[in-house]
Amino acid sequence: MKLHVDLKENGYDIYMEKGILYRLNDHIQLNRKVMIITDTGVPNSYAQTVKEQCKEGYVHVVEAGESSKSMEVFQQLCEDLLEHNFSRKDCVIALGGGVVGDLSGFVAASYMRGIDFIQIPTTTLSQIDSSIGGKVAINLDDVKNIVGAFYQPKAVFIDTDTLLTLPKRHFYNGLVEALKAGLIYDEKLFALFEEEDIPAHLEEIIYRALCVKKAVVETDEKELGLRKILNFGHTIGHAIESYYHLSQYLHGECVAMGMLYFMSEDVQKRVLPIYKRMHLQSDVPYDSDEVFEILCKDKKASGDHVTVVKVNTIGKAELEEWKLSDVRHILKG
Ligand SMILES: NC(=O)c1ccc[n+]([C@@H]2O[C@H](COP(=O)([O-])OP(=O)(O)OC[C@H]3O[C@@H](n4cnc5c(N)ncnc54)[C@H](O)[C@@H]3O)[C@@H](O)[C@H]2O)c1
Ligand SMILES: O=C(O)C(=O)C[C@@H](O)[C@H](O)[C@H](O)COP(=O)(O)O
Ligand SMILES: [Zn+2]
Repeated sequence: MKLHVDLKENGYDIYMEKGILYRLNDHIQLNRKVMIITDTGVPNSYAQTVKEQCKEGYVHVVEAGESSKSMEVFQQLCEDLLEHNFSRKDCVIALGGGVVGDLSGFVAASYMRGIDFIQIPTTTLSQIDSSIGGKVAINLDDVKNIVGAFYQPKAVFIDTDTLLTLPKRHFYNGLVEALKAGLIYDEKLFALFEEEDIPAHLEEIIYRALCVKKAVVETDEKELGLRKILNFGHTIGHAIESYYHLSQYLHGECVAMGMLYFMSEDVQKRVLPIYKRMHLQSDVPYDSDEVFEILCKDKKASGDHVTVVKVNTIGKAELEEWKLSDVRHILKG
């Protein structure tokens, strides 16, 4: 299956096919220097499979986890490209989850002011969400994605067979972004989460979530308006993630908690049983003043206002301007 992300400039194809990891050469030119960036949790055999298809492939392995989305690791990667004399004709491949994707994309966007970048996502989260749309970033002082760029990949290769090795916690963590996509844009996608066996619908869930993201990004690539709906649950979600120093709860888990604050009671009644089946928590303890302080750095905040995303009807998101003091109010419960 192939989808095309149709952008004014920098459009690209998303290939979704079992085993495509072994057939990259059929679709892209690997007859050049290629830096394959992956992490310690991604099975090494995936990187070797990609390397074997490159004329001159290098593998750079970073530590697994959010801490690798840092200035320090960013610098190490740029230095590695420089040491190997990478030129503007060469390319970077992100092989892994959203951490590797966000980090590698920012490296590719910055090195020589931009070299080719290819996404090979291997987690549910990266196959559903982070590998497309071109948001690339690192964190600074526990503030999420605060230094980054919009930088679209040249192609995205989704091999759902790679998910067979993904731990269960990460599997459900990633599915939260698809549940989000259903809540904001696609009622039928949401309904798949109400089925008895969620994993049985995995391929359709990924496909439909990709279609939501594609449609939104095609309309508003740089998040001037509509794209803000993809941030549903993230204002409080990111703040909880940061409050726990980006190490205790995963991104999707925090987004799941964040979304609950911005949906109607009726919607919540349908969402909570789904969370239970996905082994997600609906809240965790935190100091609301500290979370509020972090939240004020949200990219959708300006002055004393913030744009929030609300879901009162499944499949339909609404953008509202709130005073930051109103967000403080709901955090206090
Ligand atoms: N750019 C975007 O649009 C966007 C969208 C959503 C989330 N994000 C970002 O993505 C990040 C989260 O991504 P994630 O959930 O993929 O986390 P992750 O990249 O940390 O990957 C999760 C874990 O799975 C391991 N792993 C990856 N592939 C595997 C495989 N096939 N088999 C076994 N283990 C595997 C990794 O080593 C890691 O330990 C966050 O930093 C979040 O902010 C970005
Ligand atoms: O692609 C988007 O746009 C999103 O908002 C997708 C989110 O799931 C993702 O977590 C994104 O990285 C958050 O963006 P940010 O601008 O709040 O850092
Ligand atoms: Zn997200």
